[in-house]
Amino acid sequence: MMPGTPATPLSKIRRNLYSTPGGSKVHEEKILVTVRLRPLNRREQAMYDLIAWDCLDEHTIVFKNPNHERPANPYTFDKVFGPMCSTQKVYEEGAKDVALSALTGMNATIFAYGQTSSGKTFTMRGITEHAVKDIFEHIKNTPERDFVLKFSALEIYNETVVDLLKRKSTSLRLLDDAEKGTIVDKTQEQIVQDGQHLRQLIETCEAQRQVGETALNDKSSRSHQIIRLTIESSLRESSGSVKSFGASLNLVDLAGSERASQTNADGTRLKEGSHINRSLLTLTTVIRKLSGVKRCGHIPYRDSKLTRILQSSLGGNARTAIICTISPALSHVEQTRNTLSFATSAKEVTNTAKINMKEIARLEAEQRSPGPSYFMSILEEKDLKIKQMEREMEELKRERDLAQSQLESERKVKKVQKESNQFGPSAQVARCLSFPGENETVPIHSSDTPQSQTRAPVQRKAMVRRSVTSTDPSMLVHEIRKLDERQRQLGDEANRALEVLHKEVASHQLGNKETAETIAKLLSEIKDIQAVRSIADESVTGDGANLKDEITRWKSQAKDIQSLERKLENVQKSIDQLVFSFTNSEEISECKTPSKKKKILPFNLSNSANMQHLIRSPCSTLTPSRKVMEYETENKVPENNDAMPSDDTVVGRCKVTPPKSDKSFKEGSPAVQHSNTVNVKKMQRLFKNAAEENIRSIKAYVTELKERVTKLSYQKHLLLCQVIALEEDQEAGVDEPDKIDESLPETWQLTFEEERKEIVMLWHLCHVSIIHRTQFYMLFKGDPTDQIYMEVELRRLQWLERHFSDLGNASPALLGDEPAGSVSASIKALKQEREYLAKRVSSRLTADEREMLYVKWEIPPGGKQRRLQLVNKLWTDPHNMQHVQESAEIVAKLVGFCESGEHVSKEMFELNFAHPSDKKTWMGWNLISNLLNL
Ligand SMILES: Nc1ncnc2c1ncn2[C@@H]1O[C@H](COP(=O)(O)OP(=O)(O)OP(=O)(O)O)[C@@H](O)[C@H]1O
Repeated sequence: MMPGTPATPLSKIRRNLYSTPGGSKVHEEKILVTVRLRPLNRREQAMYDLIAWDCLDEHTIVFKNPNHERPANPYTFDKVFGPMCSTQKVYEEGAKDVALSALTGMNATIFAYGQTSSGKTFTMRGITEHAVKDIFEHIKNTPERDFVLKFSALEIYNETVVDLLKRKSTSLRLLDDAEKGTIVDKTQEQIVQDGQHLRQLIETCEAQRQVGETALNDKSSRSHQIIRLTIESSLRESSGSVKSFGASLNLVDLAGSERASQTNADGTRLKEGSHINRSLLTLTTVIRKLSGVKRCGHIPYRDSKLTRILQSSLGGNARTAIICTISPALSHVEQTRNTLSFATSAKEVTNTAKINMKEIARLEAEQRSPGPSYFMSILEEKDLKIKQMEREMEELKRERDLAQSQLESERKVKKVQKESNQFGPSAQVARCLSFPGENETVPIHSSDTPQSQTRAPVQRKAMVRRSVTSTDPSMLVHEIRKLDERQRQLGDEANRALEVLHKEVASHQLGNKETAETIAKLLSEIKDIQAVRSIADESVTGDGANLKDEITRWKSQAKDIQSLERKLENVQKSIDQLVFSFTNSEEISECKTPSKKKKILPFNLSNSANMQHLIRSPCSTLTPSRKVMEYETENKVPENNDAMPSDDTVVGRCKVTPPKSDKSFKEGSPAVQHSNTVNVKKMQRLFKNAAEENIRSIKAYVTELKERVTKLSYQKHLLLCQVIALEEDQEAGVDEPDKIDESLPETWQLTFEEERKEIVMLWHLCHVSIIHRTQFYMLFKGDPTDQIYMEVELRRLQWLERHFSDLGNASPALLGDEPAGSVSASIKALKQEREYLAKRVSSRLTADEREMLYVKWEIPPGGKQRRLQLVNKLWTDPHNMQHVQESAEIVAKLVGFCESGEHVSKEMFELNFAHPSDKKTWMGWNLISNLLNL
């Protein structure tokens, strides 16, 4: 049994037919698709071919299964014409309506599509004849209009366009016109006098057309023929204002759609076949693409002459009817199936025809003598207006409801504020989001009275919860502003540091050519940072801005922050390069002496102090205080600063050090030369050491700036989470705090488990630091007071996941080896963190513990980098909570974190980042001369 194409119920084929002439200005409708089944021809009869198709009704055709197996699926179309059906009926029901649209100013196209000998030419001749008759009939019956009818005819043969009106036509070029689309250059057009004249012209063209004999058709049309009637009409002067239409009617008789092999083609026929098929293949592709559920992607109109010329008829400004002709013979069943499949696609294509008015005076003209279409259009306009007003009313209602719910939630917030007196939600928000030290009015646990301590967990939970869900918008605006200020400060500090670096290095002419280049690069980066900052400055709105404006502005600034981060990253790279160039110059000079020198600048990544800076996933929880200590050690200014010689003296000495003016040196006395060489070397080393000191200092400083920018950006993310929550709650009018209080603790444990699973999954998807995961996992075990931490963590992770997905337009987990932007930064940071932890395996675990773990985690004995292999396996299976638990235990051991919360307290998860002023800020560049200790 052969499979059939599933039928489309007729009810699903949306048709929008309308009587001719008239209709609305823009008309969206599907292509009218009909099928005509011809009788068996003599050849087929002679071969005792069987009839393979049955017309079930006026719309349905089905394959008659000769083996009487399972019935095949029927095909449904706008109309199916059986073998006994007259061409007149085919015209009336399958072409007339579309064809006569051209009289009302709409482009129209009638196609005949089918395999050779299926009856295309036979059908199109009849259609053309009837259409011509009707057109002239209409002209005769419409005396108030002037009609101009022009005739032209083209043939596409072997992908060459020729003019059928010219006896010896050369190939015509296709040109693109902005208004008309593709036009055929220099086509001859004849003004048609009357019906008789038109028939003559058609005959002339038919005679000109490429016809040949194929195995299936003695007079097979070997080309695509397009007869084009251009109809222009205008109202006569006596009727007042002028209304002018212009439209074309294309009558297209395509060449046979069969495969070349089926026509026993060789030589010329084969060449024709390939060209014919190119046009038909493109036509099929175009139709298939246009019929897709979503009409998107590239439609290859330009791939063939046929589709270029008929572009507007295929999904464009035209009404189109396709008559698919088929043979009933069983021997042609495959071709017939192909044709029906094409027809099935074609019926899904939608065109948007419009009346091509040359002068828009229609309304005035029709107002004087209004016809039915005038009233129709007035009604349509009214309908539109009513719909618009309904929409506006809906919008107003929505706004009113929103305002009411906002008012309601404001009232509730005020009520809660009164009740909890000292712990107002605004204060809580400030505490949640701000740097310690800024909100001294907010008491911290240690200062609570015993009474308040017993009350504290519940109150605190409710308040923190409220801070996330029911916040005064003006408070959030204030917080956003504060974060902006931090961003600006960071920008300023970065600039200051870099400018001084530039001046200092330039004035002392340190380093070689690469150094100079690096400095130049740094300078341009400074400019970039300034540019970023000035953009941010420009976008700051006035104090009166509302929350929505702030959010919009902040969202637009997200790029600035990223950009600032990138700049700082570049600056760090440049500094590394600078350090490298110093090291190189040092090595070169050292090479001259046989003694082996150790490398001086320990800035490589394996340096454990610097390693700390690299663990900087947004969720990194390395405590600022620890880092500050490291920076302090690194940036320590030499204690004997005060005892150093004054600038002038040293600079003076520096200036005299290069012995250019020293005559004895020039003369090259060996003794003097030796002593000077020693001095120069010593001086060089001192310079270098001093420069290193400063570069080390600025490097650490830039690293810190980067961290601060990252945290700043993270704080903003959290703020956004709060804003989203606020908006959601306002929209829903949910009284969250009360609901939560009531629901606890019965449902909390369940919720906790669920949330924890989700958090673990999101950690995995967002490549969050495994130290952070461990600390969080170990600290929050389901205590009711953990609720807020869980929710904040969940919200921030959800935000991050969405953000990553937006960046890569895919889930971060799916980004694979080529992740984008911050996803890649997180993956990199995680990788570095695993390397860092691997190094701690030996020192933190005993040999026995290690061996046990290797066995348990299936690390092969004698394998390379077993420690790293082990760490790489940790936190990799978010679905397995046992795995999660065990991973957490190992990481906790490696970082020296135990459940009691050594180094870590729950409060740190509230994002209380240290205030910049608490941190070691860059104390300014130490003049190299100050650091010289001669
Ligand atoms: N519906 C029909 N009723 C009677 N005869 C028909 C019908 N359709 C086609 N024929 C006859 O079948 C023969 C082939 O028809 P026609 O030339 O129109 O086929 P075609 O599809 O144009 O083929 P080609 O692609 O090779 O040009 C002609 O002799 C024609 O008269």
